[in-house]
Amino acid sequence: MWVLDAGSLRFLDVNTAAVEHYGYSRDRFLAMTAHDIRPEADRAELQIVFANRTKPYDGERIWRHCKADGSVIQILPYVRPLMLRGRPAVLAASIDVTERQLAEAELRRTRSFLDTVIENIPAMLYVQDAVDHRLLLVNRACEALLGVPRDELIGGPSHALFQHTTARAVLDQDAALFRASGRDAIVEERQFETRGNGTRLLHVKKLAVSDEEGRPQYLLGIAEDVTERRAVEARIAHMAHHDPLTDLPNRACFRERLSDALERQHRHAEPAAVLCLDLDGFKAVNDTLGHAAGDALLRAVADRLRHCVREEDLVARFGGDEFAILQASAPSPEAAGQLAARLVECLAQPFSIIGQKVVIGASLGIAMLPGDGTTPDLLLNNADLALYQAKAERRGTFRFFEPEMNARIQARRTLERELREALNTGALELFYQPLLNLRENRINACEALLRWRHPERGFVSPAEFIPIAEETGLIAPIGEWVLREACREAATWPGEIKVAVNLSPVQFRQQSLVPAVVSALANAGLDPSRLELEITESVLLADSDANLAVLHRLRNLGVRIAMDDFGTGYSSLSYLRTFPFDKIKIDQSFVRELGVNRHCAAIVRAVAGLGADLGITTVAEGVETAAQRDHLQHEGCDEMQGYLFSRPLPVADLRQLIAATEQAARAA
Ligand SMILES: Nc1nc2c(ncn2[C@@H]2O[C@@H]3COP(=O)(O)O[C@H]4[C@@H](O)[C@H](n5cnc6c(=O)[nH]c(N)nc65)O[C@@H]4COP(=O)(O)O[C@H]3[C@H]2O)c(=O)[nH]1
Repeated sequence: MWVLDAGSLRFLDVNTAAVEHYGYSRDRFLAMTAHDIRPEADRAELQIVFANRTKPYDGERIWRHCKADGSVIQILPYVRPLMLRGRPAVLAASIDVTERQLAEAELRRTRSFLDTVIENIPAMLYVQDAVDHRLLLVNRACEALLGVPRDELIGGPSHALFQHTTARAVLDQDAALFRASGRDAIVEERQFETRGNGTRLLHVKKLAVSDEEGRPQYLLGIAEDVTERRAVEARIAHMAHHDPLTDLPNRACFRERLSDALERQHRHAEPAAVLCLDLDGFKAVNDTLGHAAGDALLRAVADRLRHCVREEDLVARFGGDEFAILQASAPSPEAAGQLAARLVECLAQPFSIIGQKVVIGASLGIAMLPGDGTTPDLLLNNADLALYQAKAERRGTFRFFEPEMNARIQARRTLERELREALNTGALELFYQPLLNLRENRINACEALLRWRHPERGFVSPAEFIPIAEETGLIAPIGEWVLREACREAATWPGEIKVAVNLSPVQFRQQSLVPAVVSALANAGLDPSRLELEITESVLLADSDANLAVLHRLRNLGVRIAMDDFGTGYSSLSYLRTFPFDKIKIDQSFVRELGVNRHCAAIVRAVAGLGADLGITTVAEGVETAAQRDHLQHEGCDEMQGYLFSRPLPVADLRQLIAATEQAARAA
C-alpha cells in the first residue's frame, strides 16, 4: 500500500508490506514515481487513467508492476483519492494476482485445448441432459453429418432427430442405460436419416454420467459414420465368396452351403445332390476366339445355369470351366439325374458369342447326400470322380458316383501324373517298325511308335496311355515331341526311306499342328515328301470341315497323308472321295483272317485294286506269316508291315536292319 502525489505520481509513503513484496527500500520507493515501477509500455496509459480519474478505482483492470529483482507481477489496484498536507494525493492498495492470473490462463488454455479436440475429433460427440434429454453439447462433426446447425441442435431433445418409432426405441434404450448406470455402455449400429447426407449408418457408443450420489446427470454419446466402411466390408465379403467374372458363388461359398445342407440332412433327413460340371470344348473356344470370347462364354454359361435351377439351389463357379450345383432338395437320384440331363441339354444349345455361333457341351458327375459322403470335401471329391468318369466315357453326359470309381480313377490319375513326368524326364522313346516294299523287298518307310519306359511297370503300351494323353491335352506336347524326334531320326536314314507318324484327332483341334510339322521338318532338314502322317477316320468324323482344311494345308506342304486302320470304320470308302489320300493302311484284322475268312480276302483284293486304280499306295498291317505275305503280294498290295518282317525296333536296331536290307537288296 502506498500514497502517491496525484500530480507527479511520486510515492509519498509506502508501507512495510510493499517494501517487502517489491524489494525496493523505502528510500528508493520515495525517490520513484508510479511510472518507475511499470514496464515502459504501460506508462503512457497510466498517465491517461490518472488524468481522467476522480472517483475511487476498484480493481477494474490488472496492471503490470516491476519488482526490484526485475520480475514482473500482475496486480489488482484499489485506489482512493485523498488530500495530504493540502495537496491531492491517492491512496493505492495493490493485490498481487500473478498466481491467480497464471492459473486462469492455464485454465483457459486447457479449456480451449479441449474445445479444439472435441471440435476436431473425427467422430460425432454429443452430451445430453439425463433428465430432459436436451442436447447440451455437440461438436462440428455432429453438425456436418446431421446437416443441422449447432444452434438448432443445442437445447432440443436428442430423440427428436429420429423418426417416431426409432425415437421411442432410443428413449427406452437411454432409460435402460441410466438404470444400469455406470456398468455398461451401449454400443450399437443404427441407420439414421440425416437432413443433409441421406441415410447413414452410425456406430454409436453411449455412456451414462452420474453425479457423486449416483444421480443421472448426462448422457455422453460418440457416434461414427460407418456407412462407407460397412459397404466396403460387405463388398470384400462378397468378393471373398464370389467369382469376379460371373458373380456366381465361389468354391469357399459352395463348401459353406454344402456344410449347411449336410447339417440339414442330418437333422431333418433332407436329401440333396452335388453336381460337378465341366464344359466340353471350352478350351477350343478360348484358343480360337481368344480370352475375351472365353470370358463372355463363361458368363453366358453362368446365366443359363442360373435359369436352369430352382431358387433354393446353388450354382457356383470353381474356376476355369468348372462349375458346381448344389441341388438343395433332390428327393431321389432320379431328380438329380433329371436336373443333370436338363443342364446337358441346355448347354448343348448354341451360344452367340461376339457375333459368332459357338457350340460347346457339358459333362457332369453327381454325388448324393449323405450316401456318397458326409463331409463337403468328400462329396465334392466323389462328384468330381463321377465327372471324370463321365468325361472318360463320352462327353456331353452325366454319371453318378460309384464307390469303385475311386480306385479306378485314382489309378488313372496316377498314370496321368506319371505320363506328364515321363514327357519331362525323357522316359518316352520312339521305336520304329519298317514297311517293306513287297515287289523290291526294300524298306519304303518306318512307322514311329511311341514307347513309355515306366520305372516300375516296364514298357507301357501306347494303346493304354495315348487315350489318357488325349483326354488331358498332353497329346499336344507329346505329339510335337514325336514329330521332332521322328523327323530328326529319319534325316539320318538313306534318302528314299520315309518316316510315318501317327496323328491323334485331338491334335487337329490345336492351332499348333501345322506349325509343329513345319518346324519339325525344318529343324531336321527333312524333305516334306519323306514324312507320312497317319490319321484314322475319326479325324474326318469330328469337325470334318476344319480338319479337312488342316489336312489340305499339310498336304500342300508336300507331306504325304495316310489313312490308318482302313476298313474298321463306318465309311472308310467314302472318305477316299473326301480327301486325296496318298496311302491306305489295310487294318490288321483283315490280314489276320486271310485264308480263313473269304470275306476278308475279298476286301483285301478290293482295296488293293482300288489303290492301284486311284494311284494310292496300299499297305497291309499286322503281317505275321509268310502265307499272309504271299497272299498280299498276289493281290497286288504295295507294302507290308508286321512281325513277319520286323517288330517295332529301337533306333539302333532299326539302323542295323536298314543297312542289312539295303545290302541284301543291292546284292539281289
Ligand atoms: N499283333 C500284331 N501287332 C502288330 C504287328 N505289326 C505291328 N503291330 C502293332 O500294330 C500297331 C500299329 O500301329 P497303329 O495301328 O497306328 O496303332 C497305334 C497308334 O494308334 C497308337 N500310337 C503309337 N504311337 C503313337 C504316336 O506317336 N502318336 C499317336 N497319336 N498314336 C500312337 O498306338 C497304337 C498301338 O501302337 P503299338 O502298341 O505300337 O502297336 C502297333 C504295332 O506294334 C503284327 O504283326 N501283329
